[in-house]
Amino acid sequence: MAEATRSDGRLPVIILGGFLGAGKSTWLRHQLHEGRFAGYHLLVNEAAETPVDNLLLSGARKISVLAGGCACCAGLPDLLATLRALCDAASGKEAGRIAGILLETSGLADPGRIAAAMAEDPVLSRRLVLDQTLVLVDSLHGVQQLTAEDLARAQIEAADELILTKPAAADPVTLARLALSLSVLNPGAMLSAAEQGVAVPLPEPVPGLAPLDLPALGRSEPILPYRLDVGRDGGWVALSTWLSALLHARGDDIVRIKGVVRTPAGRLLLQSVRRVVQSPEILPDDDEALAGPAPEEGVIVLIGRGMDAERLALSWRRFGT
Ligand SMILES: Nc1nc2c(ncn2[C@@H]2O[C@H](COP(=O)(O)OP(=O)(O)OP(=O)(O)O)[C@@H](O)[C@H]2O)c(=O)[nH]1
Repeated sequence: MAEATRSDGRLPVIILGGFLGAGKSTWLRHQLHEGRFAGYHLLVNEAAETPVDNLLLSGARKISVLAGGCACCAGLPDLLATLRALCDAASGKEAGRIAGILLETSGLADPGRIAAAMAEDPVLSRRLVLDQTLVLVDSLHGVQQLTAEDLARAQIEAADELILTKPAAADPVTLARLALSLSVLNPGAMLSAAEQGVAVPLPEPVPGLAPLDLPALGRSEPILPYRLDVGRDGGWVALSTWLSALLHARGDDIVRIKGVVRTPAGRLLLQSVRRVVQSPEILPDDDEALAGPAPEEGVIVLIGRGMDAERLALSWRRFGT
């Protein structure tokens, strides 16, 4: 049986946000492994139509995937409808079995807009209470994101708690400056750090260090997901070489790549954040062992600015065949 909801009967909601590739699924996977959020219904939102993040969350008991639209804008109607359905379930057939709802947003979402939409919805505002907004900040890319992306700043401003991810590989002074800048941008938020989801100490403050001098930002081209069909019949070496070349040439525009491909070693979950290509994760061959919908093999999603899906496909076909 899940813990009881609030004394006023409202179901607590936790929003887990952060920029593309900040480490939301990785952090959440560790918390689930540690038994946190037991009884919570997980909602995993991805802007792309080909969901991947759920593959990391096999520790979840109940999970719904909202793919094909960011939950703060194009996917908002879908999110609100799902939240209403969960409220109905929590007071009906699932009564006493849902302790709360945890929404892992897409990396393109502003959690503040989601919170506002929930508060403005006449049904949800009576049945849900926003318990916490956790926002993860990538120690390796946070300075660049804060300097160039309005969205990264909005996410930080919306947080009750900020968690610096990937601190182990970050330069200590850059990390200390990032931490200082976060506390200037959102002085009310609790700040902590976690490596692969495990809490670690914050960087030591550096005497005399100034926070980042953040420029005013104008409107920039939107960041969008692009789907690329790379086929299911191997070609792994060609694909990894092509992706490396693509990141070399267009790494400033491509913020994130993820997808599931078949290789001689099994199916791999492939990921990159900016130009950093992560070591691929081998997925079990049994779809039943994975949370949420089965992955679409041979499809990768590139998330970035100013790309052309047809030109990407043409470039891959020329290279990979
Ligand atoms: N070294 C290190 N790598 C991490 C850490 N957290 C996440 N990563 C890596 O960063 C990449 C992105 O992690 P995810 O957890 O998928 O990030 P996300 O925020 O869910 O990504 P999106 O949903 O696409 O925005 C993966 O390759 C992770 O292995 C960390 O604390 N340390």
